Amino acid sequence: MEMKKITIAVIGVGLIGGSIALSMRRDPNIRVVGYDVRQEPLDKALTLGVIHAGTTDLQTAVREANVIFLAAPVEQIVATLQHLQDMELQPDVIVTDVGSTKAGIVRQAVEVIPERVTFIGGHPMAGSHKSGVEAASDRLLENAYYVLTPAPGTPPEKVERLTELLSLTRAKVVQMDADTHDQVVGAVSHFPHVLASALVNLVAGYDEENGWHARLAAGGFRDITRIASSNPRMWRDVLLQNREPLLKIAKDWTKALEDVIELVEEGDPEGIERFFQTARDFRDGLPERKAGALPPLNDLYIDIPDHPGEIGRITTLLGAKQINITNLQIRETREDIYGALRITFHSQEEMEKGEELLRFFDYNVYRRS
Ligand SMILES: NC(=O)c1ccc[n+]([C@@H]2O[C@H](COP(=O)([O-])OP(=O)(O)OC[C@H]3O[C@@H](n4cnc5c(N)ncnc54)[C@H](O)[C@@H]3O)[C@@H](O)[C@H]2O)c1
Ligand SMILES: O=C(O)C(=O)C[C@]1(C(=O)O)C=C[C@@H](O)C=C1
Repeated sequence: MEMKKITIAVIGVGLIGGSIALSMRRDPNIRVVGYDVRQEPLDKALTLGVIHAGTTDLQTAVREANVIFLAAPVEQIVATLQHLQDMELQPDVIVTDVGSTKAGIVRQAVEVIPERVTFIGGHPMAGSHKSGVEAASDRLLENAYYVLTPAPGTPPEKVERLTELLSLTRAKVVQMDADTHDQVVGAVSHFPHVLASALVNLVAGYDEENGWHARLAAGGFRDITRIASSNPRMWRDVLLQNREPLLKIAKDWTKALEDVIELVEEGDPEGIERFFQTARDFRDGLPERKAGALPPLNDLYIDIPDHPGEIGRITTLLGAKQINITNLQIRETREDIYGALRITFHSQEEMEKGEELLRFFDYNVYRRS
């Protein structure tokens, strides 16, 4: 990275925006400004040390930015591109996004983004069923593929600059065209989310008739349906943005299911075993993503009013209940009257007790999971 100070704007400070922000903060020459339509994620992000400054005014967030990451749900990324066309921006700004779909976003960017602005579509292939900035981590994208979809006319030096910046996420940057991305990711990510939710809804219906379904749902059901706990609003937008590839995959899926049904109807043991064997061979051959092992965090982040005695009050409360702490740190990134206190507890159990106690005394307490 060059030594020059740069400003990054993150538009949508949730799971992915927060994780990008945390990765960018690895470089002390980078200042991260967060924008969100809601104040709450900005407050949390400041408390958690995810951003240096936060605003609910888009123009304020983007004015100084050298790179803008659009990290809202995909329909909102499309809408934001529209707003950006009327905004005051840095002359060499790069606008990129992290949306799970690409063709519609890239098309919108070509239509509305002024020529002086470079737009490069992006999608990190890592995430979680959790949402919100509390779940953000500077290691979320580590070793994951990060797809960039530059349009044919995009200046290569800008793609290079963004790629260099993204090295802070420790993801592996690759390039492909937006349509190929939507086809492939439709099959390996979007459609599996549809299937997981459809299966859960099916079983939920059975469970109304017979409550043993939920109780007996063990490893298999839980493994295949974890992603049904994902953010419904995000996935609504993904399906609306990637309709054509998904409808084609759904047709292929219907055919694949019919083939299995036929094997079962015919009572064909070899065919059924071959079906499972073929799937197992491909599944077992998937390249492993060696995600960094995340040590358990016993940290709580607390908003504290900036007046003397506040830290003493908190440590007295914890001490009175024999809750052991191993570290205290004041984070000085906040730009308003509140400070952010990070407390590291001796154990997970003590952290949970501390959390309950401080909430009881009306403190705003957050965890970074
Ligand atoms: N969750 C994943 O696993 C994953 C992985 C890769 C990419 N993505 C993509 O990342 C984007 C964000 O997903 P997430 O999981 O971080 O969601 P999230 O719900 O954790 O965060 C989204 C944030 O965007 C904010 N927001 C909503 N509308 C906005 C607007 N118009 N302008 C600015 N902010 C707005 C919300 O208030 C929220 O804080 C989506 O486009 C999603 O497709 C998600
Ligand atoms: O791990 C999960 O929970 C995810 O759903 C992550 C996942 C995926 O399907 O793999 C979800 C959406 C993305 O855009 C990229 C990654």
